[in-house]
Amino acid sequence: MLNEESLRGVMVPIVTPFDEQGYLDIKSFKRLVTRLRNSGIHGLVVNGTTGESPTVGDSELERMIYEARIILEELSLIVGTGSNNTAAAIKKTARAKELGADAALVATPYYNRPSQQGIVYHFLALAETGLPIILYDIPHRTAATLDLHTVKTILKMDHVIGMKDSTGDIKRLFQLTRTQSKPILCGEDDLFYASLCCGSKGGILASANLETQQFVQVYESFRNGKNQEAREQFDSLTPLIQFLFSEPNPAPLKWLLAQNRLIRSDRLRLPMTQITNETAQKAIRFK
Ligand SMILES: O=C(O)C1=N[C@H](C(=O)O)C[C@H](O)C1
Repeated sequence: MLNEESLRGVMVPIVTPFDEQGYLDIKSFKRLVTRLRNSGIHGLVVNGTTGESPTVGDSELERMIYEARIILEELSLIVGTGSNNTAAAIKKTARAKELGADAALVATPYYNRPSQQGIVYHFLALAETGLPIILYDIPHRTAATLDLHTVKTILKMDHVIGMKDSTGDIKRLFQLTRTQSKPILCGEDDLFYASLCCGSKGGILASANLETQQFVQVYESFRNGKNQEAREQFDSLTPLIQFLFSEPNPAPLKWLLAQNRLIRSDRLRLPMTQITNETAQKAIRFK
């Protein structure tokens, strides 16, 4: 299982491939997991935002955890188990643990807009699952804003091993890395290098589904004190990152993965839609 010392490096939130009819394409999933495992990543995230978690069914998720666990062997497996229903989050997290997950990535409860105290209780309640928890702060998707005090309160909980910061607020990230002993991970791809400079311990980065080794190199160069090299490696990735977030993630990512024959189809489940022809035209250079 993961802990606050081992939670670091480049972790990839894998896409959930669907076939043309919209069914889970487990063959593509297994192939992609194998490719990522062989690319030097430090961990894999199944059922993240990039994995289209809102439209993945329980049995589909169980199948993906089961298959990923086998392929990854000792490599860390993190599963997205967030919900705006605390009881459902507990159930999902406990099931992920049974199937061999090393930690759960739990987004703050969305839509019902709980109080700061309610959010604290939500994370406290997850202790009973026995699985290490990573707090996932992504306010532009959840519409749940975490006060700094709330973040610090949650990070103090024994079962919470760290945090993924997708606020895009580098000042806040810097404040957290300076005051908190638990790892803060970057969840905003275009800030990955900057976050390392500010003390993050790595990132959970959708873009690293592609050019995986290059993202790992940025992390390794930085860790080895080769800052200039890390910066240059990261700079060469920024046009790709910009393209991948030019429409809602993971639509551009699925399109490029399909174009590169890494998955069989760029199909998403509604309400997510495939990229427009105009966006596809801009992406020809990445093929
Ligand atoms: O799935 C994830 O984890 C990520 N999702 C973010 C998003 O889609 O908003 C982006 C980040 O790269 C990781």
